[in-house]
Amino acid sequence: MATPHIAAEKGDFAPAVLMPGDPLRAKRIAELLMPDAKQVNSVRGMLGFTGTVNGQPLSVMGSGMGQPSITIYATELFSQFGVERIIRVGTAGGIAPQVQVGDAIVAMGSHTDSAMNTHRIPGVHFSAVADFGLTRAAVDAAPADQKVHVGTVISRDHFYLTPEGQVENLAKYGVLGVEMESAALYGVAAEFGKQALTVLTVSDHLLDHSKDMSAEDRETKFHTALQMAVAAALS
Ligand SMILES: O=P(O)(O)O[C@H]1O[C@H](CO)[C@@H](O)[C@H]1O
Ligand SMILES: O=c1cc[nH]c(=O)[nH]1
Repeated sequence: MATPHIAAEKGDFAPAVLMPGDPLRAKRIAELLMPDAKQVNSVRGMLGFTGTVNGQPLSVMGSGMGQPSITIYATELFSQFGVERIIRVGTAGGIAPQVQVGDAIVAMGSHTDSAMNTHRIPGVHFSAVADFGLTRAAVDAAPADQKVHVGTVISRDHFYLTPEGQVENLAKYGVLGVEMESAALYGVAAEFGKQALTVLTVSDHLLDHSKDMSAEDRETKFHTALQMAVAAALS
């Protein structure tokens, strides 16, 4: 029962899916967590795998970058493949001054400059929020020696274009970081009555680029966020 973007059968996905933006990070996570992982999707290079962690089924698949891309995959997973929860495991740019490169962020809520959720309930400013149970499970699993921030992020459509003063303004409102998918993911989860969460690794800081991660580090240094995401997925 393939969809336009996922060539798999219904039972090929576990009820819980970890979803990094980068399909190569999906492969790396599958190799790290699940020696029994089997590849279940490769359409458009969007690699997906299913295996078990401590005897519990788990899937991991890339979402691609941006809100339209994750909306397509989350919609197909929730509506056609029996998926009940998606936990995004991504990178973010730091915004709040207390957030540092290497820290983790649990995105309880997501502001956005995208129009995607404005189409959901005409005339209403949709609140893009994470599932509370998943949030609690992730926060409870935070390693004691790692800095983990819990709060709001912004999902932007542009990676490079930042209106003047926007970052400072977001920081004033306590926004922890910026990424490009969580608001849309939370919208899709609400649409289908499913659960979603986003756990991020801070890869750079928008107000101080002196400690930004390299492209390789962005693909590999995500262990705190991953540990929390797995705990939420299997909770
Ligand atoms: O590291 P991922 O999960 O891809 O997340 C962040 O990185 C990409 C931009 O480089 C966007 O997808 C953004 O949300
Ligand atoms: O969207 C993103 C992700 C990581 N870092 C950024 O600066 N922006």
